[in-house]
Amino acid sequence: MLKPETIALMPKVELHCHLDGSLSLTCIKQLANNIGKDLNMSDEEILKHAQVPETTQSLLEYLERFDFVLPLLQSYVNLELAAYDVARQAAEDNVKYMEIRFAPGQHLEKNLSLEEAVEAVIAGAARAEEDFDIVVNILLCGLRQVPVERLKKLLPLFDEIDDEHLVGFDLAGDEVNYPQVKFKKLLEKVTSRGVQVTLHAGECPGCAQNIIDSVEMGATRIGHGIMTKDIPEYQEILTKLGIVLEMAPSSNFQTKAIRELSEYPFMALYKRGIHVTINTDNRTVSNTNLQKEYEKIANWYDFQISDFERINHYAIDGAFISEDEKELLHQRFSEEYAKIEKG
Ligand SMILES: O=c1[nH]cnc2c1ncn2[C@H]1C[C@H](O)[C@@H](CO)O1
Ligand SMILES: [Zn+2]
Repeated sequence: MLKPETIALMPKVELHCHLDGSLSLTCIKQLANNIGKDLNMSDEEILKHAQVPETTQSLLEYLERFDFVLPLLQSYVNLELAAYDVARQAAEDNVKYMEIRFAPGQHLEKNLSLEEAVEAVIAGAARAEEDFDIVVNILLCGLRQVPVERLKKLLPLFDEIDDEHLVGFDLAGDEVNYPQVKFKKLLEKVTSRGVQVTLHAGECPGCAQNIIDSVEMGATRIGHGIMTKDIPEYQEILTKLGIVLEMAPSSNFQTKAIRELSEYPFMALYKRGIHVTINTDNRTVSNTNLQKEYEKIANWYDFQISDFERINHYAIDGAFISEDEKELLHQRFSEEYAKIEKG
């Protein structure tokens, strides 16, 4: 069994991490302070509000936890700080490349425009790149439960914001009631702009169809994709196309996508050659970090250093960066994993 110290040494790529679900306790308190809000709670109480309880029964209950922090994320300064905070935590996990995602439409309750919200998050990511050994890019989420007409307003941002950190689009939120097909036209508009796409899909019972619909609509990566577990035809397609699955063990159990370890398809999909990756999804809501997620996988499956190296190369291949950037990361990871193997 791999030791936690060995896992800590491994360089990592994290493709699936939500800004609003991943704020540290210190950051939450700082954000409240900045807007003159007295949370009037002990640290334990804050965490109780921000984290999912064990009794959570569904994806929709899991998503309710975001209501607590969103009122704190309504200013440029706070969004900048939040992005910096998430990247800092990832750097502590030895993440060298990450993509942080958020839904700009959720941050307009005060005076921010969509554009300013995105610029703030980019600024925080850029500041973290200065301070830590990490590259941080940003994905914009459209929330499924929001009318498509409103989601369309996100599209011009990809032209208006001329910044290399803005690299892709995602659909998040209520997958139970809003199937992927509903967004076909929207996604055509996204992909026709040359924007890269990863979509949350197959995260709840009965949602498997969304996985294949996502691939047909141009997604090269799938958020979670758990429900492919019972469908060999889908697995074959994902393998053939090299689609990356962004899996998040803690979150996948908390949303009740999975109830027993024996149902969790990570290892079976890995053995089939599907490009699985390990992510936190939401560090705070899920009460985790990438170290803990790697430890779970190491313990459950006796995953070895070479296995972790392989899935990190999968993640690099799926990252929304240039071929040159991928090559540099591949080289760096190969070298660093070789050193760890040697001990
Ligand atoms: O695991 C998830 N599935 C679907 N939607 C999610 C998940 N985690 C976070 N979200 C939603 C809630 C957040 O407010 C939003 C943007 O980060 O994305
Ligand atoms: Zn997610």
